[in-house]
Amino acid sequence: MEQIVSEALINAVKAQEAFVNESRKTLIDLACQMVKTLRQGGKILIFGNGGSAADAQHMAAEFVNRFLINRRPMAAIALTTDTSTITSIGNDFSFDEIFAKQVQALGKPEDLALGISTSGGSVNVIRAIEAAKTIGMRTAALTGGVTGDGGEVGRLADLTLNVPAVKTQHIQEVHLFAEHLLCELVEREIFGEV
Ligand SMILES: O=C(CO)[C@@H](O)[C@H](O)[C@H](O)[C@H](O)COP(=O)(O)O
Ligand SMILES: [Zn+2]
Repeated sequence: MEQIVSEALINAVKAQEAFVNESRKTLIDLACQMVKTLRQGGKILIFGNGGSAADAQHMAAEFVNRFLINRRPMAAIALTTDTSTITSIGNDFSFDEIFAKQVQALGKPEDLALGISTSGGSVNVIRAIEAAKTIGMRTAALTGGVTGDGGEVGRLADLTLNVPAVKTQHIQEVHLFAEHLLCELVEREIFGEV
């Protein structure tokens, strides 16, 4: 057990360090795109599977409610929460369409789609980014894997933050770090220094 704990710590720190070194500029670019979206009256649509579905909800809650300061709500929606919509699309069409159909229903050209996939290969995330691009939305992705390009999700999105790690758990840990940082950057930029 000792060894598992030590290895987990080393791998988690390594993943975080590699991400910050590689993605500092893209992280800031994405925060700027989010700021632009919100200032133009657009909204941020966030989606992913499993732990990334939880991330989508976590992030939307920070935007809508608060992160570091009490301020007016910012427009963000997680596409992972409406079980009626998700089960009807999954049941009548395909699980691959559960996010794409919601993007088609809710997305406007001034909005930003943020897909989260540790493998970069989840078809429902790929389809949703494709749907967002068809609408003319800004698109972004949080991905993982050592190929560097974030798989098909990463290649499709306009801006990709890829975590160069192998283990899903560490990719997810760094995703949460990036998500919180994005909330902080956007909140500070729109509402001033806090
Ligand atoms: O949280 C975890 C693993 O830590 C899982 O629930 C994981 O998110 C699920 O297997 C997802 O379906 C993986 O999808 P993706 O990140 O490859 O797009
Ligand atoms: Zn997990």
